[in-house]
Amino acid sequence: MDFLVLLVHGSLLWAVIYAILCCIAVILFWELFSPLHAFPGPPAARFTNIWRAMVTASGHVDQANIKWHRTYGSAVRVGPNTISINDPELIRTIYATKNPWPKSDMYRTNDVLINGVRLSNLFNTQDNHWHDTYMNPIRSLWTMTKVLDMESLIDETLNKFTAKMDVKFADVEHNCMMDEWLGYFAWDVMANISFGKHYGFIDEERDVENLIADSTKGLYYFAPISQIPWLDCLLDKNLIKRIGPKPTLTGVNYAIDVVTTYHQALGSGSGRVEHYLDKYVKLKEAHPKIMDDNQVVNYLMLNILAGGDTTSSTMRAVVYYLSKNTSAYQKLISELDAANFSLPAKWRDIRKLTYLDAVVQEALRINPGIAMILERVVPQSGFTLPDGRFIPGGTAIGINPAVTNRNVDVFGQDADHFNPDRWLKKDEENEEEFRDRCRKMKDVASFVFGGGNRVCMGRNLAILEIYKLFATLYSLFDIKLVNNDHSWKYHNAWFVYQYNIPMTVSRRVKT
Ligand code: HEM
Repeated sequence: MDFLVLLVHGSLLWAVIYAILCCIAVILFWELFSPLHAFPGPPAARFTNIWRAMVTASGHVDQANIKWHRTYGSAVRVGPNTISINDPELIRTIYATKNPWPKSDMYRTNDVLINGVRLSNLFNTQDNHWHDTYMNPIRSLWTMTKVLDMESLIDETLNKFTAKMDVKFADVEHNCMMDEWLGYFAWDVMANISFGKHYGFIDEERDVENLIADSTKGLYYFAPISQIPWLDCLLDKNLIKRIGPKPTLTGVNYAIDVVTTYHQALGSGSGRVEHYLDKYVKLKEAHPKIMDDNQVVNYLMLNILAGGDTTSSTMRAVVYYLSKNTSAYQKLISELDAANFSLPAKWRDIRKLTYLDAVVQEALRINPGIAMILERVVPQSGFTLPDGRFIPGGTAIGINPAVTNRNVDVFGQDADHFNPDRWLKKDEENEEEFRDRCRKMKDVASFVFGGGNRVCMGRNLAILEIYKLFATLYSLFDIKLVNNDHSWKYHNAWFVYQYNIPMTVSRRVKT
């Protein structure tokens, strides 16, 4: 009997060992003849995406990505079928406006499953034709001129925010967790311009209905799982029992509620300026074939989920780095005081402020709000890199803005440091040299908003909001880290979330 058990167990063991050896042999064979074999990269990445997913789950894949490029050069194999690029010249090719390369499967993880039906959106769709059909009606609503129609709505939120800073922190000298408050501000701005009502984060001083927390959970899931997209079919998109957070569901449900309430109230009818929901609903007349309430929800959901965390990430970088850089802080304050504008700051008064611009550009550069590889798929004909290496069609390829933004050829040897002065003319430069250097930096740094046909829809709004916030805030308050040696924590989950930024807020006396 014992002998029989041994025999069965023994053969089972051998079968398992045999199966594992076969798998290893297939993987080795596959790798040896892979057309990407010659591309250098971290050894584990040649064989599996699991490794990259684990690095991503750690929350610092941007740092790893920068290190890989400094070790392995401008084209790094970061997965069996994935190449990361650090060549600013290729931004316009990989992220083209005409004949754009499609987004890779990583974006499918961001689909939402409603009643068993998988729904894509304008941000994540891989179908560029579908994207253009639905983006075309709303593209013109997001130019700076159109976004400026919303300025008074941003001012409403800004007034709420500065009033809270006053009574809750400046008056009573309580420390302010600026990471949370900037999140409340950015999300409430998005709500007010999107449907004319605040979520209530600033008023209630908390994450009402857990909208921010749920959205964050979704991104914490999306970032690592998107590196192994098929895994999402077993987890979130599994039709039997869904496992894990429901990536964009809270946002979609919120948008559905907002549109339903809007119709019940027969439009806003408030006599205030039109918000985006008003504008989207009106599109139904001009585009009856493609516009219905589901599409309005789809559009609105983008505002809800894409606008808050990205913008607040940049805002946190501004307050954090400025507090650590006294000289930059002083230059900004002096510029704001000299400009002597009314508050809340109006775009027309602040848009030409050189140092404010330098600070915002630098915060976006050193801390891109999205800091993972924006993956695309190489067209079937393949692609030859400028150095002659060939990448076959079907390969996932992309650039992480966190990598190109630290490119020393473009930004200089101090590329890892926050230095707004790099955006100013140096004494030894003539005008033409300065213009050239600046254009080069801007071409690369503007990739924080993506590029080509899939460039960020809300970039003008983000810039407007950030400029107005800091021109107003630093005119009114001194804002400093409680302890200047303190370091924030951050977690890069596609959006970069920074935590633990305790600051003091005190009223300023103009110099
Ligand atoms: C500083 C703030 C922001 C940053 C850094 C940022 C960054 C980006 C990036 C990098 C992309 C391209 C993603 C890709 O190619 O996969 C993108 C796309 C997008 N962003 Fe933003 N974004 C910001 C603010 C906003 C705001 C305020 C909105 C609100 C409307 C928004 C809405 C979108 C949408 C809808 C897309 C998809 C566009 C498309 O595929 O056509 N973003 N953003």
